[in-house]
Amino acid sequence: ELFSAFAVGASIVSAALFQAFSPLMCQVQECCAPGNDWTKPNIDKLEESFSSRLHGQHLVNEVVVRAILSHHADPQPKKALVISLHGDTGTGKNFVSDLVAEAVFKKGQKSAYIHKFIASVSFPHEGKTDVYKLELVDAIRKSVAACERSLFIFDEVHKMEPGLLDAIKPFIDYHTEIHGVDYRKATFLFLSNTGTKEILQFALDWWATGKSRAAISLKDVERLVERGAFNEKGGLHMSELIQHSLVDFYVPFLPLERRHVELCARDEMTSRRLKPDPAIIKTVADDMVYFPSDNPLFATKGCKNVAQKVRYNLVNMQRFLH
Ligand SMILES: Nc1ncnc2c1ncn2[C@@H]1O[C@H](COP(=O)(O)OP(=O)(O)OP(=O)(O)O)[C@@H](O)[C@H]1O
Repeated sequence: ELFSAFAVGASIVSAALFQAFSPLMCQVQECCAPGNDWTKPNIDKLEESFSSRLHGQHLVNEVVVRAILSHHADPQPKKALVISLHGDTGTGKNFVSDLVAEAVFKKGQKSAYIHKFIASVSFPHEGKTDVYKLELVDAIRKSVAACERSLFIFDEVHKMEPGLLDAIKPFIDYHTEIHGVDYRKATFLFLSNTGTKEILQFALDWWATGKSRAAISLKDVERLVERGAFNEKGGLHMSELIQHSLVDFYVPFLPLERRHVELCARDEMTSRRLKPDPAIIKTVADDMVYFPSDNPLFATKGCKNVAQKVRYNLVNMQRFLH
């Protein structure tokens, strides 16, 4: 009895201490108290990183930056923000989720309030969907209870069992709260390759008209992507999230051209504090494969592997110089 009285007393004292010192703690350690700047978007950083580091994706730039800023600026959003990113490999979907994480959370990708689920790693076994659903619901509930501004990133959505994502529908619906937790300030990013066929065909047709890439508007492609996400096999296939219009934005990633690959190669050098070397940039761009074969416009792997190719060429050049 003495022990339990002591335990109760200790927990009251520690709660009081936490209350008293939490503003101080928040100065040195990540926390999510209102008014803190650990989970407040750095607007300049968000705008700057999207406009200078993300290449060839003007639609993404427009939609994602505005969506994040307006959701965070709203003290009482009506629902959680849900953005579905679609496109071919290496066009920047993961890169964009990294840029968001870095600009919204002071600790960037190391924030305790960011959770990334990669289908092939987090949900690898077919037939275990029911278990995964429970785990997913639990992880989201815990994170949002700790921080309303939690960010959830789902990569490889096309590899998820259809139905798995429906488990999170209540969290992104228009509910004020569920069992005392309000999910409406959270953000969900879905990354997938569905809709790629439609985006590629659209980009080729657009190119054939001779109009500039920058003139493509979201309206031109958004519906195509939404239809692809709903009809193709994968996590959003026939999903309730789409049927109930709970996805706020479908964002298409356009295929990258040679000039974008060159910019990625340039960035890789500047990020290493090196002066961009035109010869290396050309070698890397020459080394990529472009399609369609009769009119090689787009890089088959986007900017994927560009960093490795730049590194390889730098090492080779140093060897040659010594
Ligand atoms: N549009 C882009 N602008 C600048 N860099 C890019 C872009 N797309 C890709 N990159 C570079 O290529 C790397 C790989 O791209 P990323 O992982 O974002 O591709 P992805 O679209 O997520 O592909 P996957 O579908 O295979 O997962 C990024 O880390 C980034 O350095």
